[in-house]
Amino acid sequence: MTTPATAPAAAIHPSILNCDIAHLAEELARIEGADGVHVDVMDNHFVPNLSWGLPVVEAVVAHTSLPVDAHLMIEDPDRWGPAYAEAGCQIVTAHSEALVAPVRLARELHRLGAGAGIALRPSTPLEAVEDVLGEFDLLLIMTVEPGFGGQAFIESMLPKIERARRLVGRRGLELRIQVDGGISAGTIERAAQAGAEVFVAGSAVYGAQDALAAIEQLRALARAHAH
Ligand SMILES: O=C(CO)[C@H](O)[C@H](O)COP(=O)(O)O
Ligand SMILES: [Co+2]
Repeated sequence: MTTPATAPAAAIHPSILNCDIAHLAEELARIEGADGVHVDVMDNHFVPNLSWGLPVVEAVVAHTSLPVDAHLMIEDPDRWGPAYAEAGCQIVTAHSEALVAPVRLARELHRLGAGAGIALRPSTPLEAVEDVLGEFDLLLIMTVEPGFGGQAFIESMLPKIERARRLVGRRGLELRIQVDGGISAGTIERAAQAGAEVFVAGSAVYGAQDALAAIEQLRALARAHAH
């Protein structure tokens, strides 16, 4: 995976959750120029919604030149996570609330050549993952309740992002902070200011007439407020 030293300070990863899935290849072509593609896998158990699984993720990998970032909102990510690395995802992120053996999964993902991410629901405190962060490449701080696109950014997550940024600095961790949910031109500056570096944006990109222009605008706003 891209190392923090070479990764852009403000990376935009459009989420394809609400794209036109019947025209997946064309929808992926619209975002060539982003820094990655965020693919939301939902199982209707960990979250009350069902999206897609491995076959669709394999199709995404096959039809984009961008790094694929898989966000697993599923039960038993310990079991299913490695298959997403084998499918060619650059980074596989599992929810801390569902993980049984986070360190083991992170090491397995690394062995398979992928980066490892760990995600927090809005109600899960940073302390829940503090001890294992050294094993991970990405910390995903959810800024909406996982399950659906198009929700409003939860402002009260900003102090959590700030604390995560301070923790990363204090411990000298090689860990990027990703935010996901409600990221738009109206919210990205505050998330960047708080210390996020990788921004997932679904509606703000796919809801725009010109997806690339939306990506560029988001990136410029994030860069202007980057740490
Ligand atoms: O993980 C997610 C939902 O659980 C999605 O990545 C997220 O909601 C993106 O959509 P939007 O930018 O519209 O909020
Ligand atoms: Co997501």
